[in-house]
Amino acid sequence: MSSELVTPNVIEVHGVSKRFRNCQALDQVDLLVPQGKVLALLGENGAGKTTLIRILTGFLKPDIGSAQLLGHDCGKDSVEIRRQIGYVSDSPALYEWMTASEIGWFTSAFYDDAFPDRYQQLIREFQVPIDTKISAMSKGQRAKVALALATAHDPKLLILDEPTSGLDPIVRRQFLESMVDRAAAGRTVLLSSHLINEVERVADVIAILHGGKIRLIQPLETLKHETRIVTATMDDAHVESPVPRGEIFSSTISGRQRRWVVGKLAENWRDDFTTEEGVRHCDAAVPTLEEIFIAVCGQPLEPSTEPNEVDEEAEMMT
Ligand SMILES: Nc1ncnc2c1ncn2[C@@H]1O[C@H](COP(=O)(O)OP(=O)(O)OP(=O)(O)O)[C@@H](O)[C@H]1O
Repeated sequence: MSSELVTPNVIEVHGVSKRFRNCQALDQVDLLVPQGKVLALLGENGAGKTTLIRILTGFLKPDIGSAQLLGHDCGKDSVEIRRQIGYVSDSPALYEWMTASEIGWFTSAFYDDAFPDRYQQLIREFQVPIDTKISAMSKGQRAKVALALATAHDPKLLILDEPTSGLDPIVRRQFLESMVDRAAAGRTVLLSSHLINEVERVADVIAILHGGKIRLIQPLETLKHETRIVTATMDDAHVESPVPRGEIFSSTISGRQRRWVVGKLAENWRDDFTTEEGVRHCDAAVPTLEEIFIAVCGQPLEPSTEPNEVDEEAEMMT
């Protein structure tokens, strides 16, 4: 019998769907994230990232499916979950009339004894003026206070919705690198971001949401190892070409040129091209994460004919 311990997943999402009137924001989403990983959740505007995060943090109920964080049901145990995790929303609400120092003192009442020292340390590192009222702070300074509040209790899971927007490049880098340290210390991070190049430096696992569906979820290393941009030049624009074996993320034809972004590309893919008449040249190159993202998100969606209406019932839960 194996003596290996099975680490439970910190995030477990099974078949979650959420509809807002005429908009299917999430469609049968499954997501399993083990402990000690940085998961980057990528997706274009309106892909469903915030909706998923709001379900995980208990602010929204899914129509169907189940979601658990740290073994707790996201709907039923949301108070316990919020105590155990750190969460920064895309527009954090802070008490405007308090100073950075006062808001830290106020929040420390909910957490362990180590919170105040860690908070003060983070505020110093971020160079936030401790006695300035939140209302008088810049956007970046407010973002730093929100981050310090979310991380000072050293949560097992940190959920960040666009955490670095508003931060200057130096703090952004410092902050993202601290995510790697957190993961190395066994903490888990879910990072939703549009800044793909930055995410690429810190993520262990990439999940791409597109039109409410998870289109891709893979360890970044595997993704880079197995995904290639395959190009082929044909003798003639009208000649049919073979298609590389693997998971086709995108396919482009321009005159005699063919281009595919292919996941899990078969090792011997060239065999199909070299034996085919009419193929003048073929090659494969390593794509950037941004190129993979654009290829995956370039897939057509089912058309939506009506504009979105705000679902007031869902809004009231927040
Ligand atoms: N309360 C709501 N009422 C109606 N529609 C909503 C509501 N919340 C979200 N939606 C719709 O659900 C879809 C997903 O929105 P969501 O905010 O989850 O996207 P996102 O990936 O976070 O986008 P962004 O990157 O722009 O923040 C969008 O089409 C949005 O218009």
